[in-house]
Amino acid sequence: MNSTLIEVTERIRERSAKLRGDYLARIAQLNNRQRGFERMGCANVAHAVAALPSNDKLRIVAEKGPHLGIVTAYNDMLSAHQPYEGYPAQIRAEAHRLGATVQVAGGVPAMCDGVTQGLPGMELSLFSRDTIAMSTAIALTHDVFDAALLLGICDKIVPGLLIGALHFGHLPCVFVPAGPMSSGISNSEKAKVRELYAQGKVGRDELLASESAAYHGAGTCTFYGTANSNQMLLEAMGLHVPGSAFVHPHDDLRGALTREAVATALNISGRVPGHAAKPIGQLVDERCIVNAMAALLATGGSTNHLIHWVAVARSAGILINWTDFSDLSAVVPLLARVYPNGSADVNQFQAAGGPGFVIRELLDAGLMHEDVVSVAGDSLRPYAFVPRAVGQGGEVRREPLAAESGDDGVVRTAAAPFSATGGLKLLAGNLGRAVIKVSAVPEDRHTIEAPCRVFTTQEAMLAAFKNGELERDVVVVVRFQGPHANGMPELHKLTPPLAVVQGKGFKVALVTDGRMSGASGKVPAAIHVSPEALAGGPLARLRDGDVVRVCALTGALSALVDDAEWAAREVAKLDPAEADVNAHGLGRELFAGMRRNVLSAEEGAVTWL
Ligand SMILES: O=C(O)C(=O)C[C@H](O)[C@H](O)COP(=O)(O)O
Ligand code: SF4
Repeated sequence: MNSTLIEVTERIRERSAKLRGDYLARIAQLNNRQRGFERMGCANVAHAVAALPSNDKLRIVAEKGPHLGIVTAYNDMLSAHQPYEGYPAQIRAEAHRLGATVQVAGGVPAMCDGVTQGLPGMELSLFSRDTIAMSTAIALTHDVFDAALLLGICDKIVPGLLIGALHFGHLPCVFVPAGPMSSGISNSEKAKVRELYAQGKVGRDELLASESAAYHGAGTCTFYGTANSNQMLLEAMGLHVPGSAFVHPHDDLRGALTREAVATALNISGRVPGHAAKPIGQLVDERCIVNAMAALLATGGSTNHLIHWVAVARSAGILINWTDFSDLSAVVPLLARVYPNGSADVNQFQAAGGPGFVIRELLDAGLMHEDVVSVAGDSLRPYAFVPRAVGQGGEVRREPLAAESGDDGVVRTAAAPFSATGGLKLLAGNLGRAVIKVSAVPEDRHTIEAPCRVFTTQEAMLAAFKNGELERDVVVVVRFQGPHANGMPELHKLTPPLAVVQGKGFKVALVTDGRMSGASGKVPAAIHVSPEALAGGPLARLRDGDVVRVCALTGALSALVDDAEWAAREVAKLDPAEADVNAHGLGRELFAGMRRNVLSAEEGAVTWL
């Protein structure tokens, strides 16, 4: 095992000992209770089963058979979640075939970040994560289930479902994915048309045609953003049935994988003789979290996980921070190049070896813990296999992965990686702590030092670009975008104009207390700057023209201003009219409490503590 992996795991274990111990004690207490239907009053039971067909009632009340709950994030707005519409019926049929019963415990909301990107709705996106966690709790608090099936894929939905489920850590859970969209035009072609549009060289019709050729059907978008990073991490945590992440929604294998998820949920429910219960709160331990971190780094995954997985770990009584990510990044090699970290999409990643190839390489290199509990067994090794076909009996037939990559330009071995490190760097200096992902940034842009232009809104920055004010070496600062200010939106719409400035040969970087999308990447961006400007963070001391240094090599994030002058500066404030814009309209009023209570990005932007 790699010594840094061991050291980081141990320091996480030590730091979390008290919190994790209390968490596990609560799980044990909940596990010592009678089953839900036996424990509740008759009225509670009657209400719970009232609408079930009589043979289900018989199985539950008389035969005391195993009972599964579904928490579903189905809606028609996310192309990735649209396939879930028919899942409850599929799951119910398989559960009946296996002698069990199922109920949809509840639905959770799901926002498509692609629909809200650059619009006011994006200011609810981060908070939708904890709203989903609370909705998961509302579903599971019916408390009659022996295990749960969690249907969610996209950006804030998997973290929200996982945070919610971990607050029912006594319950065995299996995530059930639905798979990616087939490939449309390449992400690079899509990005090129966006840059042409940003320069006024193509019109809206051409841009719409290009976007529609990229996003053209059901399934997850094919870039390696937050949604597909979620899928990779769930495989690495052993919370999917092995290899289920990137099989298409309408592939025969998809139905077999969903049926296998039902059987797996029953097997880990503790209600099948010879199969021990696997409560999610025990399965997700320090090693499981470190395995997820390693998988994120090895694949150049979404920077959003530097926020979400801190909150996920916290939900299991485990404390992780950006230094843990940064230290692991120094030893975990980059094994995959999937857009924005390369030109391939997630379908090409799957064809080249996919999550199983990356997991096999990290296990063999001692960069993942193998002896962990997973829903598929007491090891992560089953996740180094890939589903290939459906057998005669409808079962999933898996094969071991080839030793060599199916495409050396997309996924590589640990012996010959794309780079020796994971491309994620912690930055610190007189502007605060931040993170930068350089796996998608050209080598000659890893250090940027230039005069800054300071904005408080995306719109102001886009207007300055349109007026030609950014045609120079420039560090673009967009502040007052933190969780307290306006819900820490993704500023992904700034990528095309900044890429145009970079493409003209200028040295450009973005510095913000906001977030970027997992699909962002080619422009160096110091993001999640903490403490945020609205909380009096140092970004609020910056003025137009200050020289700012962003260096992914040394980890520096600094304003090159005389110390005495810097200390004496007034902290800029949002004027009330500006602050008011983010507080009202399109439901933002309902999230004022979350804006007030939210913790910093490095603390996972947790809103429930
Ligand atoms: O994966 C993530 O982190 C995302 O949030 C992706 C966002 O949904 C983008 O908005 C969708 O990509 P674009 O079509 O480039 O806007
Ligand atoms: S990957 Fe992002 S843009 Fe695509 S459906 Fe999911 S949330 Fe929407």
